[in-house]
Amino acid sequence: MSNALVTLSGVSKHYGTHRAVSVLDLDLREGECVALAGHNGAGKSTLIKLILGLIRPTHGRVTLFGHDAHSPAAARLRARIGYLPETVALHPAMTGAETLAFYARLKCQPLSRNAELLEKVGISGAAHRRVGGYSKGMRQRLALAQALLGEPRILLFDEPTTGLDPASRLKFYEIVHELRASGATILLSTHALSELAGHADRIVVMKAGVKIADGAMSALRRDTGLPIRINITLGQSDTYAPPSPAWRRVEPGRYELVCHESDKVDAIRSIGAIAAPISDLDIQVPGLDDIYAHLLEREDA
Ligand SMILES: Nc1ncnc2c1ncn2[C@@H]1O[C@H](COP(=O)(O)OP(=O)(O)OP(=O)(O)O)[C@@H](O)[C@H]1O
Repeated sequence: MSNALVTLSGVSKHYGTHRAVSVLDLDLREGECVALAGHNGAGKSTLIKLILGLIRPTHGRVTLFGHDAHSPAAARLRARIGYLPETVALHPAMTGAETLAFYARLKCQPLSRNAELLEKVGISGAAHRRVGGYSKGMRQRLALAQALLGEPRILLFDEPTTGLDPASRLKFYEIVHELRASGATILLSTHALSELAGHADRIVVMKAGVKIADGAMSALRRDTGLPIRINITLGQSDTYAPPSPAWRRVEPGRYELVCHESDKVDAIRSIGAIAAPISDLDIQVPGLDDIYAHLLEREDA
């Protein structure tokens, strides 16, 4: 039996003649963190709004916890979803604490855990200051706190780290880590792909409303066939011959082996058989940015 909390089956969303999302199938399974990547206008926010039930699909079906997204049952279960929108409009005259209390009342949640939430996102010191005086990063943190109200089982984050400084980004991914550990399901749309390594179980790539890739990072790396480069430095000078013909000399004493994901383990094992002393070793695997760029180029070809 599928443990999908969210399912999109053959979902399309058209605005007039424009296809914002085209015939998309997607499952979000319990406890997974899925990254949603795509250029501006690829359909990421539209997809999130479809899951939230804010807009209806032109074709296809969206289900939440097994219920049609527009059924009364899904409306009740929507309280179990936390949403951080791409652009957050917060009232400048309200303090952080008042803002969170406002959202807690809207979500029919007790106020008792608000102080803890403000602490968690790192703005408890500014809780009684007006939001109008907050920096962009502080407003984003407050918006994150409202998304976390009521311990949601599904979190939808639309470009959550935009405008955050590096320390705040780290803090955000710490929270993602905790949410994952507590079994929450996360969908996170982003342009900052390089940040996601180690955080996302799966990457979904969209282009012009169409899903063009969906898989674990290692599977996408295998699929793209992008090379892995292993560099070794032998001894202190160029006195050693290449370990085998597979290694290319890049500079005196430094050799490079290029292999594919499927040969990576064998290639690393072969390093153990090199008799000459190895003074340095460097393995460059394609990052998410490389994989993403390759997938988009492949679609264009
Ligand atoms: N309400 C709307 N009316 C008309 N067109 C819309 C509407 N909402 C979105 N679109 C169009 O649908 C397409 C997908 O938009 P969407 O906001 O989902 O993209 P996105 O991937 O989230 O982009 P970004 O990274 O810039 O936020 C865009 O071409 C956009 O102009």
